[in-house]
Amino acid sequence: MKNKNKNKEKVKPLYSLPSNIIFLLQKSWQMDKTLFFATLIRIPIVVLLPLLATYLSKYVVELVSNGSSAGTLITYVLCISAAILSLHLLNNFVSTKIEWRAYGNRFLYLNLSNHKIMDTDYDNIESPDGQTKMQKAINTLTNNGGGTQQIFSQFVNICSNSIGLVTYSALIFTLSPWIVLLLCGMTIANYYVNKANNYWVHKNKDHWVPIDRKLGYISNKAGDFEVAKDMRLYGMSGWFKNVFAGLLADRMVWSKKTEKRGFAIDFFSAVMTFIRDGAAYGFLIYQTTQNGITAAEFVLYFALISQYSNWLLGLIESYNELQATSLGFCDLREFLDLPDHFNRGKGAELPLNSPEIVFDHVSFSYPNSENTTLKHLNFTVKQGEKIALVGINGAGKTTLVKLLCGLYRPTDGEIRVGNVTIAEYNRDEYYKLLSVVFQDISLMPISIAKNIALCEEKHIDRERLKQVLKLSGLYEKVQMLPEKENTLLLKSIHEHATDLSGGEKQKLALARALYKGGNIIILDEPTAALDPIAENEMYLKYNELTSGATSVFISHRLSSTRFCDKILFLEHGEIIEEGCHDELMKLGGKYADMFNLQSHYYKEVVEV
Ligand SMILES: Nc1ncnc2c1ncn2[C@@H]1O[C@H](COP(=O)(O)OP(=O)(O)OP(=O)(O)O)[C@@H](O)[C@H]1O
Repeated sequence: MKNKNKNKEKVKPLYSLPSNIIFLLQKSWQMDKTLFFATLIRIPIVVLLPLLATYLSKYVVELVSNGSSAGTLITYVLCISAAILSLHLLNNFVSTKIEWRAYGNRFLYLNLSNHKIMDTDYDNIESPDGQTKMQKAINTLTNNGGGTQQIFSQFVNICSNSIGLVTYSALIFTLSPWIVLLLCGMTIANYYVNKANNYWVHKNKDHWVPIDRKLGYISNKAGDFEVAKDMRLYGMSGWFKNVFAGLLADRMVWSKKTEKRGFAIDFFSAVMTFIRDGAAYGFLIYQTTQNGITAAEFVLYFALISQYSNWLLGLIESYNELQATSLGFCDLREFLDLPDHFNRGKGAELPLNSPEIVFDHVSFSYPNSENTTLKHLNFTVKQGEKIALVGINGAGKTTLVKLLCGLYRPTDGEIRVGNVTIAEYNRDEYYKLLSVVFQDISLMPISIAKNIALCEEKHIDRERLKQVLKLSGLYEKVQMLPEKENTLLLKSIHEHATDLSGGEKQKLALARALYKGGNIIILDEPTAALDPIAENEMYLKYNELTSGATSVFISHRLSSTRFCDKILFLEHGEIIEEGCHDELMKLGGKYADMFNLQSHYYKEVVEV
């Protein structure tokens, strides 16, 4: 019983229709004043146009019935026709302006949302929930008929229909208040049916948006050049096809449900219109025969009643459309308003030199996860110290680094860098402290130099670039390219570009981190794709690479940990061993076991 009630519970939108309209008007006032004024100007034009035409017919009949001269008739018709024509031209001009400006307006919102996607706290968009919110916001923006574009004409429609309805109600009221009541009563029934459907769509959107997201993922991956090799060699295409077909079938179930509801509602609306118009016209005919209203009045009321239906239906339709758009807008605003927790305002002073890092009873669980990934971590990395993080897959090494980078906040405890909790730094300033190489490297379709310096061509420090290319071991390769460091990357985008191998990409990522010159260097398996010679060179140069910075080095190759001052051995999110290589070997614990296991094969080769 309880569950039944729960299912019936309406998912109330976070923002009301008036709040969304105010938001829209404020934004369009800030972003495009022409669009704002054009929208307002069009409202009276849309009301005046049919009203003028109605009165033109009425007066023509009246003048003819009164036996007015042809001259008077022609002058009268010409004047009103000229006014109608001018209004038509103005209406076309303004509506075209609104159409194009609203199209541009959509891109302004797209820009806002892209900015949010790129800037918001990492944990806001990494979780499936965050991804769904982001997808819903993007849906509102990418659909041509979608909210940010259509809402201007819908706003004109709802205002003009409301004004038209009030004006026409007042005019018809003079004939009979009952007709007005009848027309209104039928309309209210129609309105509630449509409203229920809009809410049904909003409430159930969460069923199909994740399916759409997965369909999008499968389509993107199917055409992704990076997946093309595995796709062929491991026969993954069958799996892709099956998953796609399954998802599509699930999606079609919801599409069919939506379509059926739409059809039922259209049918109901048509029946209502038929009954309402029939009754109204019957009444008008009765008035003509029994109460003797004049021909001019008949023409006037006939036109008013037939247009009254348009205003009324227009009002319902524009209200429902506006409400549906407003619900889409809720998705966009919900995403834009996602709270960011990292400090964006004035932050603590950044340390000038390599800082000390303290993890003080830090625990962490990923959002919506029941597992504690990091448990009560307590350690200090002194100024300029080099530590290595070691442990089996899934021990929590990358998660620890993500916390240090401020991509996630600890669930418990605090992380201090240079004696200040990292949350107290301004986020963007804090990022300046960090030079990080993650396992997944993102290259852009720009030159190698720009990929490393990540700034405008003219601001690149060429000497520094050369230095980091040499340190990262990429210099010789770059020298062999036709345009050296100015060679473009990504063949899939530029015809004359070059592609780098896995190891070369890793070197480029290292060069990027070194060029940035942060006082904290974090390298997450930076040698995983390097050949033994390149790896050895990197170990030899490690001191030079980190040049006094406090550094964190993650690697599964335990030989690399020898040149670190301290090793933290993680297991299931806990530090179970801590010390330098010799100390841990002497301890004879898990680190020593793992080291001996790895060196076993090398020893065997030497012994043979
Ligand atoms: N976004 C996430 N949401 C939920 N759990 C996650 C997420 N990312 C990682 N995990 C889980 O956290 C645990 C630690 O992952 P982490 O990537 O930190 O391990 P790791 O020690 O770096 O592993 P590896 O050596 O394989 O790189 C794993 O069990 C993983 O499944």
